[in-house]
Amino acid sequence: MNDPKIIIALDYAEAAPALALADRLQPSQCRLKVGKELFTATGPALLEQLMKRGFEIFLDLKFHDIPNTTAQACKAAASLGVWMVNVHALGGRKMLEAAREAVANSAHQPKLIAVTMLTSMAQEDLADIGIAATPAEMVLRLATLARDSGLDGVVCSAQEAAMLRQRCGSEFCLVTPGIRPAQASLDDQSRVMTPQAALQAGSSYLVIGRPITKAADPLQALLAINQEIVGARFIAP
Ligand SMILES: O=C(O)c1cc(=O)[nH]c(=O)n1[C@@H]1O[C@H](COP(=O)(O)O)[C@@H](O)[C@H]1O
Repeated sequence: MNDPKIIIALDYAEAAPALALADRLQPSQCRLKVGKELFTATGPALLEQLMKRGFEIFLDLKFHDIPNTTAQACKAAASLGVWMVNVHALGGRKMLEAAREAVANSAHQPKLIAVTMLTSMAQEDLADIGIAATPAEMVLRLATLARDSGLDGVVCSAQEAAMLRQRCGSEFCLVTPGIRPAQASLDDQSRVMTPQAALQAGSSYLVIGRPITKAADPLQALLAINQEIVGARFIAP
């Protein structure tokens, strides 16, 4: 089966623009991400409409709570039939293991991944919350915890992908937001990389929102990025 590398972040306030964009796209070109804003506004009904069109969905709700609450939320998310769900690795080992068990016991089992350190954050943001580690140290620590807790992979910046690909193995799923084509606006992202460089660094999937959704022609923007990454593969450092 074709395995599109781009996951478009449908960061919209309502269903209509999300469905209008989906209607211009093919499931062979990309997967779609529904996050907090759109899911809070529309609920599971929109997921059904997107899945009916053949798209695989990353439900990005970044659960972070006590183990039981997180596990029940993951169970509920799995029952929606989505392709991928996520939690925050900062919730700790017990929470990660509870989430993993909840997904493993579900009839439908989405990929379960953990957010390490948000791509909007830089060294000084870690200092603000009392963490003395560098972003690379922090991401490696949380990714190792996620892997040891049995998760399928992590969300990280592509700047950490090469390190994690070497330390966590070829099967570990590295989902990288903070992707910006050369010359594109960074918006609120901090740790960024271009699409091709991200795949060469070892990313499994690229999460891309505004560079596509805010483009004058989102379909053309997606096609241009897909063209740029044809044949791009991990290049071991
Ligand atoms: O979990 C995520 O998807 C995520 C994690 C992270 O560390 N950084 C990050 O930007 N994201 C999401 O990825 C998308 C990036 O969107 P753009 O910055 O518009 O490309 C947004 O929907 C974010 O919520």
